[in-house]
Order: sequence, then structure tokens, then C-alpha cells
Amino acid sequence: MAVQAHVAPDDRGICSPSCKMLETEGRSMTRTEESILTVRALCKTFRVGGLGRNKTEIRAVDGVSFDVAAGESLGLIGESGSGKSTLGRLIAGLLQPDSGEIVFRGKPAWDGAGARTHRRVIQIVFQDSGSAFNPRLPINRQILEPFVRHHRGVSLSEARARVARLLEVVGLTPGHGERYPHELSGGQRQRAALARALAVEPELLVLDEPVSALDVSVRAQIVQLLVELRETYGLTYLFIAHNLDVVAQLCHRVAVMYRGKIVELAEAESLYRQPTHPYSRMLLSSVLTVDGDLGHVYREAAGVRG
Ligand SMILES: Nc1ncnc2c1ncn2[C@@H]1O[C@H](COP(=O)(O)OP(=O)(O)OP(=O)(O)O)[C@@H](O)[C@H]1O
Repeated sequence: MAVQAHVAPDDRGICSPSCKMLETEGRSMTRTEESILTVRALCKTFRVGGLGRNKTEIRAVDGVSFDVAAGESLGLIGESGSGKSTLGRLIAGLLQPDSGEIVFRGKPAWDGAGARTHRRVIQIVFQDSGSAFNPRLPINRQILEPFVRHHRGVSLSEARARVARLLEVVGLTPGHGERYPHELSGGQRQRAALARALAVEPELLVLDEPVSALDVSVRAQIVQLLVELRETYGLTYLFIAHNLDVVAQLCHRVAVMYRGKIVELAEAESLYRQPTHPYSRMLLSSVLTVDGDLGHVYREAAGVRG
């Protein structure tokens, strides 16, 4: 069954989700209409090279606006250097915007004093989780620390039991928890990175190419895990990826970035079937060319979406 949702730009040129449910081949993925993340006119410029006025300005994110509904997975695609990671880092609070607004559950992401407001509820998982872990500490310590920080009053033995449970949820054993990051495979490290992110009970995960470095079979397992975690914990995802199959498997809507701007934002199936912006058409057809219709990628992915 075709996707029933419809997203249209409002009179400010901003796309907002307007559906309650996606139905895909008899399976449903519920999400609410409530927007939990609102991004408005977001800009970030980097100044690189040279001295003083000789510096070059790179407008990495250039006036980006969109909403994400609770429980939704929004994919973010675009060529290398289009600004996807910068946008993800801005939303996760790792970078401060030059201008524009990020509002999560009605509250601005930065307070008047320049401090992050959503440290806990928005977490980020990177492609290379190896470098995101401390190489000198076993994995379970690195999950325990954020857990304890955000669960004051929980005894150490209870915290350890909860960390063991988190490892289990992501498909790891207590034995994996005792290893150091380099003693895990890439897929196991991504599972551990997800467990660590979940330790603080986030609501939104920014997933910055979390499966790009994995081989095909491990990638499929992690995508399946992401689907399950989303259902179990009611998570919302901003999913950055190059791989369009993976985006089709996981995402309700997809935003296409080009030179720091979102040039198209649409329901995944309608974007894959009929991209409207010339850059989206070029991007999609450069990956797979089947009579200009990529609907089959979306349909083939339906079995995984759950
Ligand atoms: N810390 C930084 N300092 C200077 N320039 C940066 C910095 N981070 C990103 N850029 C530049 O901003 C632009 C957008 O980069 P970004 O990493 O966001 O793109 P991307 O779409 O995520 O690319 P990729 O898919 O290759 O990861 C690029 O021109 C990049 O070189």
C-alpha cells in the first residue's frame, strides 16, 4: 500500500509533517503529529585558512528550516560536503549556530548564556564510534559513567545491572562490556555506542552515518536494531547517510541537502519515486538508474522497516 502521508511546504516555505501513520505493505509505523524538533533559518559558517581578511568562508549550513515529529525518522542525504554532519552536530549541540533557531519540545537549544539546554535528550552516534570511545577504558565503564551521571540516587549495583541490560538490548553480552573498544568489531562498537547513547534515556538520536563503515550483512543487523530500538523506546531519529537503501529502510521522510540548504523534503517513497528538485533527481539517479524511478528501492526495503 502506498504511503498516505503528504508533506507540503507551508506559507513560510517550511515543510512540516502532517500525517499520523505510514502504511507500507500492510505494516504500519506510527508517529505523532506533534513536532518535537523545530529548526528555523539555521546558519553555520566556518572560516578557514589564511589570516584575518584572507580567511575563506564556508557556509556549511545556510538557512535550514524543518520540523521533526515525535517518533519520526528523518533521513538526511546529499553529496559529501553538503553540510549534513554540520547540521547534525548543530542539532546535537556540539556546535553553536551563527544564527537561527533550534527548538526541542518548545525549548530553545541554547540558553541566553550560551549553554546547551538539551544535553541529555539529544544524543549523537557517529560513523566511527572507535574514536568516540576512550581507548583506555572498558566499554561497560563508558556506559556506566553517563548512566550514573543521569540517574542520581541509583546504587552502583543497580547501575551495573542496568548497564548489563542495555548491553543485552543492543545484542551484546556482559563479556563484550568487559572489553576495550579496540577489542570489538565495528558492528559491536556501533552496538556499544547505541547502548551508551541510550544510557541517558534520550528522545532524539542524531545518527551520523552509523552504518556506513560496516559491511553489508552487519549493516543490515544494525539497521534492524535501530528499527527495534525506535519501537521499544519511542525514539526519534535524524539519520544521516549516503546509502539510499538504508535511508529507505529506516526513514519516514527524507531531506536532500545541497550546498548547505535543504532543497527538497518529502515522504521517502515519493522522493524515491519522483524527486522534484533537479539536484535530488541527479543525486538519486547517480546512485541507481532505473528509468528514473527509485520506488523499487523503497519497496524492497519495506520488509526491514517493520
Ligand atoms: N570544523 C570545520 N572547520 C572548517 N570547515 C568545516 C568544518 N566542518 C565542516 N566544514 C566544511 O563545511 C562543509 C560541510 O561539511 P560537512 O561535514 O557538514 O558535510 P557532509 O555533507 O557531512 O559531508 P560528508 O558526507 O563528506 O561527511 C564542507 O565544506 C566542510 O569542509
